[in-house]
Amino acid sequence: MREVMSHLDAAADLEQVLYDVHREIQPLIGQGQLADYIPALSAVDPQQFGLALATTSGEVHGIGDYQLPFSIQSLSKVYAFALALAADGETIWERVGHEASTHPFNSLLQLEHDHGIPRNPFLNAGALVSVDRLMSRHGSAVQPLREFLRAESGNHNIDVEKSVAESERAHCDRNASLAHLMASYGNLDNPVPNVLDNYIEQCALTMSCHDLALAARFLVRGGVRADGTRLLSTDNAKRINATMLVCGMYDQAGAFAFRVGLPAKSGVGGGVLAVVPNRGVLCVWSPGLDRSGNSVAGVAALEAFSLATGWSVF
Ligand SMILES: NC(=O)CC[C@H](N)C(=O)O
Repeated sequence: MREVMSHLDAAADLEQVLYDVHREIQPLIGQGQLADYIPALSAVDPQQFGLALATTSGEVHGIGDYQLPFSIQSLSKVYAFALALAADGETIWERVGHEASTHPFNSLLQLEHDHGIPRNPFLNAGALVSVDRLMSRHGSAVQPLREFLRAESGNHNIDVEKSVAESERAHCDRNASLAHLMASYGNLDNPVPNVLDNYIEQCALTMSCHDLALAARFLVRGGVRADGTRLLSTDNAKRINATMLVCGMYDQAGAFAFRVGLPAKSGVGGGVLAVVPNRGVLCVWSPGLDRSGNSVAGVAALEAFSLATGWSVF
């Protein structure tokens, strides 16, 4: 394994690994279920697969549909939380925790038990906190988030897919319940309908693996943005990575750490972001999901990549 690792900085070797990974997981593409609780997401072709690696220096290697935009859904939670943490600093931890949850990402049970303080920023309730904090600072959450994603990826066409937002808006009773419950505990400052609207729009942003991986490089650059300015302190960048490791794959976080061993975050559009410290960010996409809402082929690809390269935090 060490030997493989030491040779891997050569671009040609990385391309070969991506090619081998794609071939290896081919039988899994199309397996799993589409996220039909948001009808627009169930209209997507399940046979799609893309994998990109953006290195710390900004080179991008990719395979398959890695330049095709898809619905980022909960991947948005990583970037939105980073912006909220950058704005609020330590005080944000009074409103949201950093503990794992064994409950599904949209569960109400734990939230009631914890008096309206979500366990972590990657559950839907936790993401509503980030949205609320950004709205209090900027009047909008989705706008500063979109600006950030455009700047970090260099793609100024990144935008909200209105049909996906409409589709989620028509089926958002559960997220509305989460928001109202938090509001009843005083953990939202802005009106619930506005918070929900911003949340739904940020989930409906459409991006490719290429752009998502580029835009998350601040997590492997100790909090430093693409233009060299600092978004987060090194400590806070580390804390986001740690929170991803423990909470990013929901109730499968333990299984994912066992199989892959990288901080990661999934979304029900089928995307998974994974951070490889000091090396780069991987983003994989394939729409078929397992029962926890994680991409079946995506997780398998990250496992195959990590086994082939030895890249992991362990
Ligand atoms: N895990 C996810 O990607 C969930 C995001 C989705 N928009 C929801 O609120 O249910």
